[in-house]
Formats: sequence, C-alpha cells, structure tokens
Amino acid sequence: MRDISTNWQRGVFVTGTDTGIGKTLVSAILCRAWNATYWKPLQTGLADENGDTPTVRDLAGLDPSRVIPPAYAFQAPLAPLAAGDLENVTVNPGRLVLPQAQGPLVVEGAGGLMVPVREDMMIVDLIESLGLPVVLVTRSGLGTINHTLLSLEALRRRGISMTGVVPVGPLNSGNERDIARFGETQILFRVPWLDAITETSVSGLSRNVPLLDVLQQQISQ
Ligand SMILES: Nc1ncnc2c1ncn2[C@@H]1O[C@H](COP(=O)(O)OP(=O)(O)OP(=O)(O)O)[C@@H](O)[C@H]1O
Ligand SMILES: C[C@H](N)[C@H](N)CCCCCC(=O)O
Ligand SMILES: [Mg+2]
Repeated sequence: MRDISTNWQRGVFVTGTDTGIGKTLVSAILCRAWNATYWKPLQTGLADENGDTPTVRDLAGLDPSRVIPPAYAFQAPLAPLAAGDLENVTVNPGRLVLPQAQGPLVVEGAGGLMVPVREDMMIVDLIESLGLPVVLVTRSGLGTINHTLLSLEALRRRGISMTGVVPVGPLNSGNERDIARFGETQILFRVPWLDAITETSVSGLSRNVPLLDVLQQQISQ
C-alpha cells in the first residue's frame, strides 16, 4: 500500500541532501513555474546573509502577497536548534503549521533531513507533520548517489511521499539513472551550473518544471 502525504494537494516541501545544495534556487524556479507562495519556516544564518525569503522573492519575481515570513529567524549559521539556543529561543511546533496561502505552497527546509530543530524534532519530522510531498535537491556529481539514496530511505521509513529529485550541477546521466533506478524515483528536471543566478535564468529554467497537477496525480494514484 502507498502512503499519501495528508496535504499532498497544498504544495511541496523542498529539502536537499545538504545545506548549500541549491534548495533556494530550486524553490525560486518552482515558485515561478507554479505561481506559488514561498515559505521558509526556519531561517538561520542572518548574521551573514539576508536569508532565503528575499532571494526567492526577487529571483521568482513574486508579489509580496506570495511570500510568507519565516516563523523563526536566527542569527547564527547553524542548525535551528543550535541557532535558537544561542538566542534562548525554543522552537514552538505550534508555529510550524501550514499557513493560509494563495496558490500552492513551496516550503523550503534548512539544510538536509536530519537537521535538529528541537530536542525532539528534526527537519524530517517537520516534513512529516506538515504532510507535504517532497522535492529532493541533490548535487549532480560524484558522491551524490549515496547521499540521495540515504535521504530517500529516511523519507520512505516515515511514509513521506516523494515527487522526485532535482540534480543541480553539470549533467551526469549515469548518476541520474542510478538514483532513479535504486531510489525508485524520478528526476523531475535538472539545473545546470549557472554563471549568474538571475530572474531571467530562473524564468528560463521554470519552463522545464512539470505541471504541479501532474505530480499530484502521481502522488495520489
Ligand atoms: N546551479 C547553480 N549555479 C550557480 N550557483 C549555484 C547554483 N545552485 C546554487 N548555487 C549557489 O550555491 C549557493 C548555495 O545555494 P542555495 O542557497 O540555493 O543552497 P540551499 O540548499 O538553499 O542552502 P540552505 O540550507 O542554506 O538553505 C548559493 O550561493 C547559490 O547562489
Ligand atoms: C546556515 C545554513 N545556510 C543553513 N541555513 C543551516 C544548515 C544547517 C546544517 C546542519 C548540518 O547538517 O550540519
Ligand atoms: Mg536555502
């Protein structure tokens, strides 16, 4: 029997095999393709950067009404649990519920799946509680098969629905083939390495994104 994420019709959760893997770029591409609303519930690292929310807003050309502010925003470039500890803040799971939104939601995680949010919660637990199907962003090159298959195994153990994988970087057809085969998943689209990440490049790449209702039909079958 297949497990179906409870909120499969509300949007997707964008996670990755690592931090810095390209989740924000892929989120911007998805928002542009689906005219979605973006939400990064747990932002860390604001001491060093502006955060992912303004980046996605600008790259996807989103109306401000299509951007939901983070539930928590911490200064330190660490996992949410550690960054919150430095500010004496404990994440309240009651604030990590799906917000009302126009159109589909694209929700971006922090780092990969096994990233602590609270003593009793990791990002993978947040995904399970939100009930959204996953888009898994991966590195395209050597080493990605192991990271990707481990991530898929962690998702499957919890009955979390997958839409597919988005490799970022130079095309590697062998890795894509092995991920699809051994991970029993599909490559949704791919993102090449870009000289410059701009609204124009995001708009161009958004044309390669499958329609959301096609992905949702696959999940609900
Ligand atoms: N295809 C690409 N071409 C060129 N640069 C890229 C590409 N993908 C990502 N980058 C760069 O790599 C860095 C990390 O990417 P990104 O911010 O999307 O990672 P992330 O997975 O969202 O990380 P976090 O866990 O912090 O949210 C950024 O500086 C981004 O500009
Ligand atoms: C600050 C950074 N850009 C991310 N927001 C947080 C990534 C936490 C990763 C934790 C880990 O897996 O070691
Ligand atoms: Mg990001």
